[in-house]
Amino acid sequence: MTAPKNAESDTAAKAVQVTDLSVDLGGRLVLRGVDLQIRQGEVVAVLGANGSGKSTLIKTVVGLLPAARGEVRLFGTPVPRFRAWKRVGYVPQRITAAGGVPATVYEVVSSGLLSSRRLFAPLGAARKAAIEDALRVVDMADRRKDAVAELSGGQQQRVLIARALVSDPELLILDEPTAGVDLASQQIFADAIRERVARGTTVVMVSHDLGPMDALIDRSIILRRGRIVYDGPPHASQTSAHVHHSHGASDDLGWLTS
Ligand SMILES: Nc1ncnc2c1ncn2[C@@H]1O[C@H](COP(=O)(O)OP(=O)(O)OP(=O)(O)O)[C@@H](O)[C@H]1O
Repeated sequence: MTAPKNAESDTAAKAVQVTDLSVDLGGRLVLRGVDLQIRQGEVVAVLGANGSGKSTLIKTVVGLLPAARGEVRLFGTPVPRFRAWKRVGYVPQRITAAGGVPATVYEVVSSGLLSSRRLFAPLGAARKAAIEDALRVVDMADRRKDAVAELSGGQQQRVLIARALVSDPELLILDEPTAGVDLASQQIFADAIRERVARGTTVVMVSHDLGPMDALIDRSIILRRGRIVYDGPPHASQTSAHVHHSHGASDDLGWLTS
């Protein structure tokens, strides 16, 4: 029987599989019947107005929110049973690394290599080299001893990006990685992503303003009111007004308060 084998390898070739996903937040369906398949090596932008459900989708994909209906699989494994988190790098929407905890740049980046089981294991040479590489890629090597809380927003974001890159994940999931980030940092970030994409890394990125990342995108998803309303090649709409913060928000608010 070859069919099940083929089906299985096909499933494994998908970095992300979202099937009929609905997510309920505070009694409100924020995602409704979302289907999405992302093949390994694809670079996908998730676009949509404020409140359309982009962050909710990303958080559910990385297992931070439960599905009310449907399922998410990472590399073929349902997220509740997925354990290979080393294969996934995640940059959250807002900085959580600083959060009052006095951590240095080096500490935050190195935390990207530590699974809970190995928290107290000393860093080997390979791990140290990986940290140096990630620091270099985001141009923060000379700030390694600085407290993250003392950095600018853009620099903090670079640290989080380095933290996501340090384990050299096969799948990078980025929630507005360059929001509020200066253009120089955006460029550094785009170069870092380009390097990973050339090596086959899958990227899923939420963004209001793709900036220098624009050229890397090979597919856009547009969410509206918790549903996918466009899934295809990037086109003019990704930079048009309706995916930006200001426009469309009141429309979505109307739905939320109804
Ligand atoms: N914990 C929660 N309880 C109830 N509703 C929530 C909760 N978190 C988010 N929401 C609502 O769900 C909707 C989708 O939020 P989400 O953050 O996924 O949107 P988004 O597209 O990422 O928006 P933004 O562009 O502003 O980041 C929003 O309208 C938000 O107000």
